[in-house]
Amino acid sequence: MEAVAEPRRVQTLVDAGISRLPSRYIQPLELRPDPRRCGIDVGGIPVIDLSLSAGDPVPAIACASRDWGAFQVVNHGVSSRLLEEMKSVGSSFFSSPMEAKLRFACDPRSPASEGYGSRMLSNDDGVLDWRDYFDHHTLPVSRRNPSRWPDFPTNYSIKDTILEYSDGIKKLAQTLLHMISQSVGLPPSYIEDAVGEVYQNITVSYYPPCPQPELALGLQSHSDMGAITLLIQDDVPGLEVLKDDEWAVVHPLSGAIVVILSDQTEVITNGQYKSAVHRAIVNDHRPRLSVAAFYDPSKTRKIYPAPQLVTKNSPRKYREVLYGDYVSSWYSKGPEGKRNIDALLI
Ligand SMILES: O=C(O)CCC(=O)C(=O)O
Ligand SMILES: [Fe+2]
Repeated sequence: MEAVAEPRRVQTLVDAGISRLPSRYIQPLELRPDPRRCGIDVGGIPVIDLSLSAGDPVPAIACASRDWGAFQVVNHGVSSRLLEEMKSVGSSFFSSPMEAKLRFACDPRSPASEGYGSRMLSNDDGVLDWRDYFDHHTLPVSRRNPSRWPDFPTNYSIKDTILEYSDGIKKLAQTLLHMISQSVGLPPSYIEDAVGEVYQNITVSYYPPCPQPELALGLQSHSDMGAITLLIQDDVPGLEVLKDDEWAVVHPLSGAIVVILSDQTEVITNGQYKSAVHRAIVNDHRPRLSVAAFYDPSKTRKIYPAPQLVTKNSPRKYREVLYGDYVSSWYSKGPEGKRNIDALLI
């Protein structure tokens, strides 16, 4: 076996048949998942029906955004066929031979580089996540280079699926941002306009079974840095959202899409809505797969609280930030909870 200190794919460790968790993956006591809570249903994030016959979803979105910063949507207009196909192409990549996957390795020295990787931070000497991923740069179209995306298996086209998914999920993200803007009394297109041209990344995360899941995290606690994240997961639980200092499981719900409010939406709404702190836990018997589509501003965009939401009773809470500076700071400090957005507090 290679030395464990080398950056490597988590799947390689599992394929080598390790029975104890290597030290680089052992979380400090206070960050480990609480074994007493395993299997206890503490209730989940709200589920909101977007079908016309269900009535106006905006009031429910307002409550969920204020209380949780996250919710699930059903009858959202993205076909179940496309959701299943997206998970299926993601899963077929991770079940391909390591040698084939490594042809698409990301650049380990640059943060958020496209391709197959394992580490969130490029120069991180902290505890590692029990996760491998494939990150696709999908929007704007000028960033798209499908030759960097896998071309196997050949029985269906991964590239066509990603392109269709990118388009469908972008439209849904915009619809949701309209509803979120309306729900705080802003014009529907306010957050979309404030974000400007959308930068979309689609990340497929794969969490192999872990020999000592009670000591590890699939993905450490963080809030997402952009405007909004839309996530789908397979039927293996693992995603958790922090609410009132308790971790709540986001129950897998067939056909649903998980909506996670991210840091720039918190800034634009002047803190009326908080970005959701979330993490992924792992288990020792089943791999888990999720697909996250991030809807982010361009690095040259300045983000600041909507002036309409700054009043005498609700003074301005955040400094203006150039999104590119926010991203650099996030990658240099690491995510750890919400310390990045807290640094913008006035
Ligand atoms: O796998 C999950 O459920 C969470 C993924 C996530 O939070 C992320 O990629 O930012
Ligand atoms: Fe996330």
